[in-house]
Amino acid sequence: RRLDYRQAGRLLELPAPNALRALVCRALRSLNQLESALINAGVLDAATGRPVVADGSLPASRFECLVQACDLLLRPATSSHRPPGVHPHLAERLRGVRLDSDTTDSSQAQPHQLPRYARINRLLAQPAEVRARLSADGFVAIDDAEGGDVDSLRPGTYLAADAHIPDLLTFPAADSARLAVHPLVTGGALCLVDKASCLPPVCLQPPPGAWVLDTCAAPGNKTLQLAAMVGPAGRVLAVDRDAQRFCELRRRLVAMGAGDRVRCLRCDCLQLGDWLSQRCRDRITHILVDPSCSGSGLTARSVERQALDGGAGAGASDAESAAAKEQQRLASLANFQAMVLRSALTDYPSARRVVYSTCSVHSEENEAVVQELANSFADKGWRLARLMKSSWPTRGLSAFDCGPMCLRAGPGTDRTCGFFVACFKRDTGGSGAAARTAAFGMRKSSGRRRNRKR
Ligand SMILES: C[S@@+](CC[C@H](N)C(=O)[O-])C[C@H]1O[C@@H](n2cnc3c(N)ncnc32)[C@H](O)[C@@H]1O
Repeated sequence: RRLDYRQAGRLLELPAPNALRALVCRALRSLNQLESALINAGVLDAATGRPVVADGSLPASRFECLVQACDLLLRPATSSHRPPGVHPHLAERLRGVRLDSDTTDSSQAQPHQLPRYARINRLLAQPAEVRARLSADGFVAIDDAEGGDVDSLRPGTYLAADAHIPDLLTFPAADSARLAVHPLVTGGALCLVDKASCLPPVCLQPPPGAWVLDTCAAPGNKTLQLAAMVGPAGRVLAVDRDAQRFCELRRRLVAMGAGDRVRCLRCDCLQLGDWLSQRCRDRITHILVDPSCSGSGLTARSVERQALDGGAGAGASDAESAAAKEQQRLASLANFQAMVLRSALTDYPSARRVVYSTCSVHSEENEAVVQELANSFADKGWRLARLMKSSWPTRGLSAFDCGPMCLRAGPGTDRTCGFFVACFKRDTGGSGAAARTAAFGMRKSSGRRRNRKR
């Protein structure tokens, strides 16, 4: 994702650097749609993300394909000619392709103008208290069950309901600084979040009283949401292996009122079998897998900023080696992500819902991982749940069978950071029933051993 403007300039034969920057920024904003269109048109390989042939009959790299496709598909409707520099065979394959104008044009809304979302933390406060306090401080609630018009929010107003996330309030970006120091936020009653990052717990749907495993939990945003959902009779086991992040997780859970319903465990989630008793594993019915990822859904903003600021001036070979390294990094992340998801689908006999999420926009970390596991686990009773069927417009890439079942989120239509969610479900025969009364029993219970370095 390193942008080399000189190389791109030569490729596209664009005279003005500003025009080029604008083009690259547009490509970044519409990355999901462009990638999907190129895969569907047989230009990019769905699994590797690279051009399907390397014989000169298509642009040589993924980057060139994306930028040229952007130039071709997102140019003003009035221009009928093929833009200079676009490969004729690419133009041929994309003939007649239309990008969904809803997801491209609306993405003209700049990422830095994403609304400021805040989730009510029911562990510390009830919605009525939060609203009363906001009102006392001069904020005006706009009640609109459909979610209201985010773009017309004025400073000092907020949407009091969200169509997808319970307890989510939406403020205009202009109020970010005021909210950051507001006592409701500093006191923990309101959590500043991105809307998309609240989706995984909502898709997991643990009922009150459920036992939930949060495999990659720190710093605990989703753990807190899950703790509120399972209520006082439920339990959340929050696992993370990073020492610093684990400390932050524990600190936040205490500060935010999670109390006894969350148990923290510092270890590798792939080794949980060493730490949890079988009775405890039998009791877990809902699992969240939110593993480390490239974070590309969050960094699109800074990449775009970099592009607007002028970018780096590396040579063509630097750009190619950076692209190769990035490809390797994605492959290694995808391997780890698939291992954690595989373990969640294998090791917990009573598990009936497993949600997988990333804040990545790359199909390698998203649909490709989910598709691989969906294929391997179909004969073990696991199938994909169709998430938010009619209410969430942006779906997974249609080049993958699993795409329509999954959610993607982004700054365009959804007004969120880049995010991906999938959910596996299965009907269990109730093998966990015998363990109804088990506690989160740890095999290796000494704190010293739990905190050892792995
Ligand atoms: C994307 S972050 C999780 C964010 C978190 N779910 C939240 O909502 O705040 C991924 C986390 O996975 C942890 N992690 C990575 N590999 C792990 C492993 N093998 N076992 C447990 N945790 C791991 C990282 O330390 C990191 O904190």
